[in-house]
Amino acid sequence: MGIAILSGVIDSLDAISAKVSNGFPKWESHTPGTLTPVPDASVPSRFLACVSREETAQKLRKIFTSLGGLGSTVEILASKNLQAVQAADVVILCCKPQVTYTILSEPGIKEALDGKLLISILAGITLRQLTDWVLPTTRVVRAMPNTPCKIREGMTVVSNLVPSAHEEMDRSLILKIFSSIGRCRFLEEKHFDACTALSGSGPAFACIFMEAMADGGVMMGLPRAEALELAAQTLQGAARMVLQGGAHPAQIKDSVTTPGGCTIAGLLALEDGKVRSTIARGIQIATERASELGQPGKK
Ligand SMILES: NC(=O)C1=CN([C@@H]2O[C@H](COP(=O)(O)OP(=O)(O)OC[C@H]3O[C@@H](n4cnc5c(N)ncnc54)[C@H](OP(=O)(O)O)[C@@H]3O)[C@@H](O)[C@H]2O)C=CC1
Ligand SMILES: O=C(O)[C@@H]1CCC=N1
Repeated sequence: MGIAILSGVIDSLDAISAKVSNGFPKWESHTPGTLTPVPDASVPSRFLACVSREETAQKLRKIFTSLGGLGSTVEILASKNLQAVQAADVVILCCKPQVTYTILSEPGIKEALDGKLLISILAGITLRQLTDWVLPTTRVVRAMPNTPCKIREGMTVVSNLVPSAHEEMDRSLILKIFSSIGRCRFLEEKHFDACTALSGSGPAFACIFMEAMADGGVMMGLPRAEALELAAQTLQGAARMVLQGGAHPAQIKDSVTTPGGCTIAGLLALEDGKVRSTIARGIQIATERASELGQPGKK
């Protein structure tokens, strides 16, 4: 998920940089034969990504180098969390919920986070837990993004900010990061487990539906690649009619459904299979599981 966020942010910054310089990114040479982007004070210019294993670090170096632009400037550090947190202004925590405490209790980390903004994308770990593990001067927020952030089509929910002298600056920074990689909205923390299930896990649920639609097409003789293209573009089109066109899903469904036609025949077969309650219960169960993640006594 860290890769999705960082590559989306980098893609967005590279796009801005290209626009600012009339179609060509601005580059400068520090050492002979090497070009690096000209720094712009209004946007983040240095990125440090931490992992635990050198093997993962090598994989990430390949990924970010292949992105080009700012991607080639990302520094990947293995087992050097303290060094990275000390150098950072903003820290995005993207580890598994179960290792959060281990990381935050590494010697020096608390002090290194002093006065900084800590954004946690971890499912299940509450603000109460996080604030207990850092100094009172660290500003902690929760964010729940999803994998489409990678292509800047993400949905991120951020917990409401606590009133403070930094509130407006933090809000603007958070919006800058997460709006650059999709939609971003603030909500009360009590909704986080549901958001984790609906939009965090949602790409997996949507893809099950997409795959099943394509399978149906294949069953009826369509070639696999075309069936998948039809299913994906149809879901994207319907989603855009809701998000951009302001239509209600029921309105879209009704407008497709010709009396006595094939759509109603298909809809009734889906309803016989309890499609709606099955999908809604999936979100319910995922929400319940999200609330257990990172909690004492739960795996
Ligand atoms: N996947 C998703 O769609 C979403 C995930 N999330 C949340 O994001 C978090 C990460 O999930 P996901 O990306 O799937 O998990 P991954 O296992 O893919 O990534 C976890 C990363 O944490 C690193 N890590 C583990 N231990 C340490 C450590 N001690 N110090 C530094 N880095 C460490 C790992 O590095 P290494 O491999 O070297 O150990 C790895 O790069 C979870 O908390 C999840 O709840 C939130 C929204 C959506
Ligand atoms: O499955 C998980 O636990 C994470 C959280 C949301 C999406 N993936």
